[in-house]
Amino acid sequence: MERSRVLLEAARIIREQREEIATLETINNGKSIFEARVDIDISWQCLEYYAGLAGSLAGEHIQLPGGSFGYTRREPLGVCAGIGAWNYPFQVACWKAAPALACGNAMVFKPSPFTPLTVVRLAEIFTEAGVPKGLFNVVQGGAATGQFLCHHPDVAKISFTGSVPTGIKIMGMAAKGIKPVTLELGGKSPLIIFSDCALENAVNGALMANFLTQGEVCCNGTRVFVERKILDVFTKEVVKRTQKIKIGDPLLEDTRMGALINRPHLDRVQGFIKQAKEQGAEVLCGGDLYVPDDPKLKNGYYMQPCVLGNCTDDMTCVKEEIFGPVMSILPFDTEEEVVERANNTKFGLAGGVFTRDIQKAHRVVAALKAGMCFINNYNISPVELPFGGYKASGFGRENGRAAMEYYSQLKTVCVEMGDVESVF
Ligand SMILES: NC(=O)c1ccc[n+]([C@@H]2O[C@H](COP(=O)([O-])OP(=O)(O)OC[C@H]3O[C@@H](n4cnc5c(N)ncnc54)[C@H](O)[C@@H]3O)[C@@H](O)[C@H]2O)c1
Ligand SMILES: O=CCc1c[nH]cn1
Repeated sequence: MERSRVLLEAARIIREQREEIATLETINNGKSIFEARVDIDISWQCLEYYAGLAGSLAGEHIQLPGGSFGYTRREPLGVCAGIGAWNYPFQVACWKAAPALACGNAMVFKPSPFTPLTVVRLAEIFTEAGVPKGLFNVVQGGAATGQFLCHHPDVAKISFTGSVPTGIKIMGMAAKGIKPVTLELGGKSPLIIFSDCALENAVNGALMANFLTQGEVCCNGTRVFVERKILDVFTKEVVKRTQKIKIGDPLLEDTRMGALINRPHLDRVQGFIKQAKEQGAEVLCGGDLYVPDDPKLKNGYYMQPCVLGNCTDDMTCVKEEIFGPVMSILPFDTEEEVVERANNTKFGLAGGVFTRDIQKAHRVVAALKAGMCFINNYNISPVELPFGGYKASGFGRENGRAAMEYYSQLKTVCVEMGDVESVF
């Protein structure tokens, strides 16, 4: 309950400073202030949620023959290292810190060197809220700092959010120290639009699945499978809406798409579009750099959100995570076919389905090999729901009750009430 009170106080401070933290996050990452506010809201909700769970940590009593019994204790792991990606800097830190602290651990958090700012603010807030000195710590740096944390003998657990190649290295380092890991990695998730969907919702869902945070979202539904009967009408509407997305200064109220994280990443995203064209995809809209009118912003890393048509499953843009505002549209004819194609990927982070047929919706999500599935919506993040991947998208879960399992360990105590019977 003491931990709970501190987390609630931290959540209150975040709520109170929402505007300031959101502005800092926009400067940190380049996402629109509109979205940064949502990120901050999800962050304080996460702290409140784990504040609620902190007092519920409990083991169980197990009766044994002859009056003997056993019980289990759920204990903290110790010092947990959190290593974060740059797309949701404050939120990723909260998703890791809240369950870690609720379970009684300490955390050393390393943000991405591209977004060093807001997690420092989080550390200040924790201190102000009453988190004891040294319990939540921030270290800045890149790969070398991350490696140091992973190898450090006092680090008991590593929770990593980032790319698959780095995740493989993290798992290797953790293996050397026999440390548990949570890996929240990349994806290439399918979004399946059946012809019996509510079209406007499906179009909204496809935009939400692709263009939040400049498309730099791990669980994005970038492979948009559309039943052929509605391909033209759906595509036309998606293109029309995509062209209307307001790009530019992320601190302006009406901006909905800000700047990508850095020049090399922008070049990489553009490279995927160039390659898609070479492989036969058709750019239905966007894909070019965007130069805002404001001369201060003319060297910013802006691009027009892109919709690709005429895509096939073997194209690089359909197989690889682009992590930018690029949607690939793929027609399909039958449920059986689309499920097989949707699952034909090394990733398994998320998936979505739009249909009015409730049986079909549940049948399809049950068949999807993905950790986070949406029916008739996409990319909403209620903190009550566990989040994490299948296959190369990682393992372990953040959010929900499930995360408590990943920040605690179970001790079993066996209690003898009779005499010891020796076999010797
Ligand atoms: N599943 C999720 O919840 C989730 C959420 C956000 C982002 N992501 C994924 O993150 C990727 C984009 O983020 P990124 O470019 O920051 O990823 P990244 O793997 O390059 O870096 C992530 C973090 O790991 C650190 N790092 C890099 N090399 C390291 C090493 N050898 N040892 C230890 N730490 C190291 C970085 O400094 C950074 O803090 C995408 O693939 C995206 O899908 C996943
Ligand atoms: O980027 C992937 C989803 C997410 C949102 N916040 C943390 N992870």
